[in-house]
Amino acid sequence: MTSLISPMPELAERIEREGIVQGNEILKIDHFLNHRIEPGFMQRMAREIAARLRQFKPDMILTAEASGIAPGLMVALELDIPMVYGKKYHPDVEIPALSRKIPSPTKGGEVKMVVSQKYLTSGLRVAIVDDFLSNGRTAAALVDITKEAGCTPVAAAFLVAKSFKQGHKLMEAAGVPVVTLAKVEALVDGKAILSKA
Ligand SMILES: O=P(O)(O)OC[C@H]1O[C@H](OP(=O)(O)OP(=O)(O)O)[C@H](O)[C@@H]1O
Repeated sequence: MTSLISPMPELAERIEREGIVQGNEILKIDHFLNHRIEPGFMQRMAREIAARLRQFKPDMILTAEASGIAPGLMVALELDIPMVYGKKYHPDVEIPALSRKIPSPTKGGEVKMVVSQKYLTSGLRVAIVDDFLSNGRTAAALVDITKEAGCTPVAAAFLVAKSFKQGHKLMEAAGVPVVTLAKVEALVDGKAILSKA
């Protein structure tokens, strides 16, 4: 049986073959993950995520704009459940809703991520989906928002997870199982080193 973190061969091979590694921190695969998107490939990844999430019986997918929307929507379609995304505002905007301030890894600075209370009705089982797990601040904010709304974060799924960053630990501390299709253990000498198991 496929584990929650078994690599998806097609994704792992493309990361190894096509990923552009900058220093020890940055892996660029935006030509198929989150800038240019290949619908068929995104659908295959979403099917794999959905197959792993089904056992958690989620009622809703929660993601974050912008790059989480494509995978989040396609996973929600596979599971035939709604998707809600956290909207990002300038940190000073005052909004009467569930919100957390988070850093934006790709854009720099901070944003306020907001989810309307009316879409997170108490008691829902929520699966978080995003393109990348890095330091985990985005996913941790989504977990916090979910709990504050009286819902249960049942799992957090990522197409790609950088296991050398803090995100895994944050999810573990929050007691939320992690699902991923590619675990990047390190970025060394221009290459992405992927976990094989
Ligand atoms: O685990 P973390 O350290 O939080 O990093 C992961 C987040 O970083 C990116 O979002 P970002 O805000 O950079 O870009 P986006 O607005 O294009 O989604 C990505 O889409 C994840 O949401």
